[in-house]
Formats: sequence, C-alpha cells, structure tokens
Amino acid sequence: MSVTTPVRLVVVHPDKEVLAQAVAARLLTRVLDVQSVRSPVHVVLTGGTVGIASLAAVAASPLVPAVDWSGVHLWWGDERFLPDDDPDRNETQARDALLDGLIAEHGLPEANVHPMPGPTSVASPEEGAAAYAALLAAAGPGEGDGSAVPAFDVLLLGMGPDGHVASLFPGHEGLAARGTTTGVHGSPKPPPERVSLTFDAIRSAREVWIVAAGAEKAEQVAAALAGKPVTEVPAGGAVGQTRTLWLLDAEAAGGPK
Ligand SMILES: O=C1O[C@H](COP(=O)(O)O)[C@@H](O)[C@H](O)[C@H]1O
Repeated sequence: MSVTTPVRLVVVHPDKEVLAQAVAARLLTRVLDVQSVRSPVHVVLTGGTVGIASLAAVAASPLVPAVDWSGVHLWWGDERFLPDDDPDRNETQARDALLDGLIAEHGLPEANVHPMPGPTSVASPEEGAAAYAALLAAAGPGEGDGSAVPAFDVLLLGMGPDGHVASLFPGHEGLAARGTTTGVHGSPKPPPERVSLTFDAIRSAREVWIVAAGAEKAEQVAAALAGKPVTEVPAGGAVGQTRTLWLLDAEAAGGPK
C-alpha cells in the first residue's frame, strides 16, 4: 500500500539548526493565520530531536506574544509509555522546551494541554489509547461513534531512521490499527511500550508536517517520497487533507554531510 496526496511540498534547509528555526517560524505563522479566521486552533506535537528543537525555537521567537494561546489546543501524535515527569516522555520534553513557559507567561491554559496517559494513570498502553481516544472524541465534531478527532490544523511528526512516524513502526501491527489511537508493544526503539495515533487520525489532519534531519534519515526520506510501501516506510503514509510538508535539512534530503 502506498499513499499519495495532491499537495506535497518538500523544503530543504541547510542544517538542523536552521530547520528547527524554520519549523518554529512556520508553525507560529500557521497558528496566527488560522486564528485570523477561526478558533480554537488544534496542533499535534511530536517528540524526537528536531521536534523538540523546534519547540525550543518557538519559545525563543518574538512571535510568541502575537498568538492568543488561550485559543490553542495541544495534542500529541505519540507518547512513550512512561510515568508522568519521566525525562524520556515526549510530554516532559515539550513542557521543558516550550509549554511551561507558555503556561507561566503567555496565557496557555493547562486545560488546553492534552498529554497521552502513561502508567501513572492507566494500567496498559491499550487503556491509555482508549482514554486518549475518548478525549479526542470529546473535543471532536461529536459524531458519537468514538472515531472523531478535532480538526487538527497542523500535525507535526518526526521520523526515525527506520522510517517510523509517531509510534507506527515498519512491519508492526499498529500500521493497520483502526480507530484513532493504538497501544504499542515491542517498539524497536526504547521504550517498548507506547501509545500512538493511528494513520486514520493522522490523515484526518488538515496539514501534516514531517520534520527530519541527519544523514541517517536520508534513505527512508527518499523511499517515502518515492512511494515505497507504507508497511516498510510508515512515513510515506502520513499525509494531510490539504497539504503534506516534508521539512528537511540538507543531509536528510540526501545532500553532502
Ligand atoms: O521515539 C520517537 O522517535 C521519533 C523520531 O525521533 P528522532 O529523534 O529520530 O527525530 C519521534 O518522532 C517520536 O515522536 C518519538 O516518540
């Protein structure tokens, strides 16, 4: 199975620092653009190297005070199934890089931050996935069938060197999971247990942005862009309803090291 989207844009920046700055500027501009026509804005965050570096770049941007953060809701594409405050949780890293500052100084309500549950509050990744699905459905358009999610304005995804996005790994059963969330076991990247959005939820987003840096990502970036099967390169299956952006540094795009 491979998936294509009518509007796909590949943007290559010289290195990972510039990439993070560019993702941050693009994200803040997107939030401001959406806020000029509707509210609330729904953004899905990612973990990973460039994902967290981009949040740190947002925190340092002069555009931060221009956003009405009371109208922004923040979700996650995946989470490592670890206790609250664990430094390896995507949530913890995002809070340290950006969210704590937005809450303390820029009016982001804690209630607008929607982390995926971990073992502090649920017994298993499946229970965490079900709880998150219910949270998404409650904030969604209210179809009442448990499959709804909010209309995500931007859904950010990092990509691993194996081509995984969120916690959807090559050859794993999570690739075929239905509904909006799935519990993950046996992740090849630690920790083994995780919670992830499904492809159905990812593909419902208005815009999907895949961010990747480093030569170790180049082979899978090229494979995804060439339409290799999603079972082998999950990133190729991450497409948005209106736009899919591949935001890369030169190494991930296959340029010289
Ligand atoms: O474990 C994860 O890894 C991916 C990619 O991380 P990176 O450090 O190679 O950029 C990340 O997108 C995902 O959210 C995270 O849980």
